[in-house]
Amino acid sequence: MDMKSNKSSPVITDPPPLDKSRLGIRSGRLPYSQSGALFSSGMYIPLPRKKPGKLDDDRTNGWLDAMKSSSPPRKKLLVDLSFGFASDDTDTAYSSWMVKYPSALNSFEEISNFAKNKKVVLFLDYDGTLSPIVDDPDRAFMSDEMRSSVKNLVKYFPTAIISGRSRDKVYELVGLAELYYAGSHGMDIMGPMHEVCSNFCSSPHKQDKEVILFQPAREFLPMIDEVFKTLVEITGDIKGAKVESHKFCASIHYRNVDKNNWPTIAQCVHDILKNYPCLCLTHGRKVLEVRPVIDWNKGKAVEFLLESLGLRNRDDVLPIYIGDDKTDEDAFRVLRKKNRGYGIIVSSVPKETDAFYSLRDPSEVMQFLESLVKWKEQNEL
Ligand SMILES: O=P(O)(O)OC[C@H]1O[C@H](O[C@H]2O[C@H](CO)[C@@H](O)[C@H](O)[C@H]2O)[C@H](O)[C@@H](O)[C@@H]1O
Repeated sequence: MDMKSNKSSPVITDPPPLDKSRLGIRSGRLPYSQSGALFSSGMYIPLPRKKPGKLDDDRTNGWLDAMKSSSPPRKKLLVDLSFGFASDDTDTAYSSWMVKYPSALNSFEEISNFAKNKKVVLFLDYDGTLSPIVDDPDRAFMSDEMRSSVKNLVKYFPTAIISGRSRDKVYELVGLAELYYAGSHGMDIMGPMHEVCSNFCSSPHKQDKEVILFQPAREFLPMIDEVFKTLVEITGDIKGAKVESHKFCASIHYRNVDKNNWPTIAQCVHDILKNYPCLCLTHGRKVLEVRPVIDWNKGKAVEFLLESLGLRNRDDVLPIYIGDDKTDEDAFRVLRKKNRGYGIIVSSVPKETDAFYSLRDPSEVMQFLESLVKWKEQNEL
């Protein structure tokens, strides 16, 4: 494993090795090298069991800043994004922002014209995209209407759900066997359970009933599990804090934690992570996420899936990725590079993004998916 130290954390450029036989993966299916030195279990470091103290360095303060900015007040957003005015008029600011990131609904004709004679592939984030953001992560259900829209979509377009949640959890929430699922921010990829439908005709794997699986962070499982258990223990006394295990990563939610206790959360996570140089922290919507520092993210998962479907780097393929969170930006960047496809950000407030288009909320996402199906049905006649 090639580890490069940067200022804040080491970066591992090769994913750890994978036991392909145990996963039932044929090597021909794997576009990325999975070679690399074995991740040593001897790297596990004893954990601090002490209760968190005072914020003790710049890094923790940096996290705290990121936590505070994970949902800035609307007024602050307007000023920060420098639209030339600091206004309370969120509609005006949103309209200005939409000049740069037009509504994918209003631009549907433009999108469908570009998609003509191309194979459209859909990548969908889950939380905040297919389901509305709610206080309790265990109750982030998608509506039956959304589920049936996604089910219709899959009849015509190869579709993958790419989520920060564990693959099992997101599969349970979505409940559709005919999709690809990439859980743990793309670190756990699974293909449709049954024979692929006719949309996958161009794939050399047509008729293949084998489930594609890719788990580049498999060697980190015991470490993540250990850290998850410690996080549960150490945050147990912080009212509102919730720790979730996502198999290859762990989340610490602070949405329901009093703001005065946010520094304690940051300190807890810092105390633990400083002993694990192979793990790093990313930020989501009122959530801190601990994950292996392998060079893998939602963007890489998109590339992997396109390659697996035989659809990567093809002029006749149009990938569309819809997501709402910072972790989705990796995928937006992959698509923006060389104009490979369209990223669509789901946001009702202006945000810095590498997406091309925008949608306000999950209900607009549903309308967009339905428009794609309608367009396809009309073009099939
Ligand atoms: O990649 P995603 O599918 O968007 O998953 C990202 C995180 O989503 C969940 O948390 C977010 O949604 C919750 C339910 O609406 C909300 O309570 C929380 O504040 C949000 O951060 C999930 O619970 C996280 O573990 C995922 O990492």
